[in-house]
Amino acid sequence: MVYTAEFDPLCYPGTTVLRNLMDLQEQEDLDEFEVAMFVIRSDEPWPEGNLDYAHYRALHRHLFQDVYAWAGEIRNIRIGKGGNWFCYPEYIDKEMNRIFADLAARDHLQGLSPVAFATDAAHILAEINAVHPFREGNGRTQLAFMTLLAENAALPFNPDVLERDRVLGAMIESFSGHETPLTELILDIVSAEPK
Ligand SMILES: Nc1ncnc2c1ncn2[C@@H]1O[C@H](COP(=O)(O)OP(=O)(O)OP(=O)(O)O)[C@@H](O)[C@H]1O
Repeated sequence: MVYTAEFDPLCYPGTTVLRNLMDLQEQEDLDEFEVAMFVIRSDEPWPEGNLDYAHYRALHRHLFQDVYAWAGEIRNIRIGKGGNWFCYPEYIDKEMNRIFADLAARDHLQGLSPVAFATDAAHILAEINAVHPFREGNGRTQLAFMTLLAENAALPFNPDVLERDRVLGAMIESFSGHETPLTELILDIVSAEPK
């Protein structure tokens, strides 16, 4: 996705194409490579962890290790999308530590009904999205982490529900504090059969 960052040293000069390990300088080529490597890495065993901030970064590192030298590292530039600015980089660690402390305090959402899980998971996901810790790959890391949370809570994960416009719409709504569409989306995901 193209960001509204004005000048980004992580990009090739004069472009919005992120420098990458393959040195692909056309966005189309980079997109293709990124998707291909993401699919391959997704199929491998994911890093072990405690569903904490370190685990979250390790997940991003694993999924994007072939594409970006900074995979797993937080960004140091201000970014936004569609007029929404995400957390300023100097506060990312503090915010992520707060969110993951909250998740741990909720016992990582174990032992909840699907509705309660969906409500809490939507809130956590909305907060992580508002922080947007990485320069790229946030959406895919969010969803990967959601599968781990569902698995840990012994709930099913139905990826058929993940229709792009619906996910995007729910995430954008959540940015303004309206978490109901995201809650409903997650409820559909963790319901054994689509509603
Ligand atoms: N205007 C917006 N306000 C808030 N969140 C947004 C907005 N536009 C997109 N998002 C969210 O940002 C995330 C995408 O971030 P990013 O581009 O870093 O991830 P990605 O994995 O590279 O892309 P994608 O999720 O599109 O494959 C998604 O969760 C998306 O829903």
